[in-house]
Amino acid sequence: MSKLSIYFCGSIRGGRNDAAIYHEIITHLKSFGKVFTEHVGSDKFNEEGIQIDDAKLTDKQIHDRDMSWLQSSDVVVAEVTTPSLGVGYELGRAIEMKKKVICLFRPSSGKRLSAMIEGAKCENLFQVHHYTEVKNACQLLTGILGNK
Ligand SMILES: O=c1[nH]c(=O)n([C@H]2C[C@H](O)[C@@H](COP(=O)(O)O)O2)cc1CO
Repeated sequence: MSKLSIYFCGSIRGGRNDAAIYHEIITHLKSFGKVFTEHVGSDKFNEEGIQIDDAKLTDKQIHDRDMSWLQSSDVVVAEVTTPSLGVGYELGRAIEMKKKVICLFRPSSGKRLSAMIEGAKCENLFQVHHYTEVKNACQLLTGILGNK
């Protein structure tokens, strides 16, 4: 199995309610290769609510770094339960770059996933999976990425 370059998307400024879930998914993803955006699962934030690893960067530097990581990635995994403009933007750009995208959504949150994500499903290239427990989401990722 070759090592993958993985771009993980999860809400930052959109709200950090699911940060522990991102962390668990990222930890699992690391068994398949490199995760560029490990900081998305970090619990290190400064007093202004800015993610510590990115606090010294301008918004332009964050955007340009992330777009270059996205371009270099083999696969994009997004936890989309907490709505985030940044994640929506990343997914749109990933589609444009013809990346394989796997979206994970928890209906038990009571939220309804945007039609622009649910409706973007396109066979293997843009997948949207509903899950309950994080361990099920991780099993699903193993099934998809394990034999890549
Ligand atoms: O500090 C940051 N660092 C960073 O890498 N991002 C990227 C990665 C996340 O998948 C996504 C989150 O977007 P948002 O902050 O709009 O929720 O944007 C976003 C921010 C803050 O917008």
